[in-house]
Amino acid sequence: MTATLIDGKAFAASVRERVATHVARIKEAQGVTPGLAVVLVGDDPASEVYVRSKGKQTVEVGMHSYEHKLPADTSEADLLALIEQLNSDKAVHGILVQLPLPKHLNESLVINAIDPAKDVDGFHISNVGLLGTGQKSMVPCTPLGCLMMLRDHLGELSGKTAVVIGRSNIVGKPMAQLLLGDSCTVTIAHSRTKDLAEVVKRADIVVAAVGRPNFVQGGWIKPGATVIDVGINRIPAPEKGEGKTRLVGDVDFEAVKEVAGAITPVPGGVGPMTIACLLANTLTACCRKHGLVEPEGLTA
Ligand SMILES: Nc1nc(=O)c2c([nH]1)NC[C@@H]1CN(c3ccc(C(=O)N[C@@H](CCC(=O)O)C(=O)O)cc3)C=[N+]21
Repeated sequence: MTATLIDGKAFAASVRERVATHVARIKEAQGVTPGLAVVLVGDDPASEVYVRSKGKQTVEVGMHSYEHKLPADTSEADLLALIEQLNSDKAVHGILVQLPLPKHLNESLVINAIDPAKDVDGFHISNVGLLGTGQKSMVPCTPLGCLMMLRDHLGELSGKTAVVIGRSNIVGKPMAQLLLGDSCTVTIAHSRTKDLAEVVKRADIVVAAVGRPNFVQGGWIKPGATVIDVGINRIPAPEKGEGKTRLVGDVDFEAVKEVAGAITPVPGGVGPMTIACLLANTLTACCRKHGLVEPEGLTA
């Protein structure tokens, strides 16, 4: 048996289209244009690629994009001053500070300086608490994208057994909260989990977010399960030529696709959905700010 491919790239395009339609409507009716500010500290080449891609897609859906590139040795005070300025800027509805930050900067201090209403990453402690208690919040983009794909593919998630592999604050923990919110029976597995294969084998839904290339094995998967691969690992690809690399997920795709009912590819799965959800969150933040009706199907 070969699993159905969940096409994150196509799904992300449809999310962006819905965002664009809603943006056009509120521009026309209320004269409001959502704005997203992205802050990048330092010059990590991979981060620059994502930031450029975010900026381009932001403009494509009709929103304003503001990019702030700061040198790697920016002081905490200067970064906090910029966030303060963006917090009070009426044209800015969403603020994203690209992570990881250089080591001399206190990440949680910086994130918690963002106005929670503009925290389109959903990393602010207020949003984490709101999500954990089932209240309206800004939801982290990657887990939100995974949830949208799961709802679209499976319809009802209620009563399903879900195993999230990975306990990070940006993916594993919020993913588990969202699945719980949709009435799944949720297990969070991690590097210290005993009999990981047995635990994963029980799952109707597997979300892999461990950051280890090809980690999840075919033999761990319950036949017919839905597998979401959050991993983005760049590994050497000598078959493509010397010094070349390729992207792989946290799931051994070739083996797992023979057992699973459905699976997301890497690239072209969760990654594009993450950026689409960032745009969706920016629109949602803008609608909440101005008391406008929120787009349907684009929030948790
Ligand atoms: N505050 C913050 N929020 C983030 O959301 C955030 C961040 N910091 N730091 C970096 C990571 C990384 N990230 C990705 C987004 C899209 C793709 C994506 O679209 N990937 C393509 C492949 C792109 C390629 O070929 O390199 C895919 O999976 O198909 C990947 C990675 C968001 N991040």
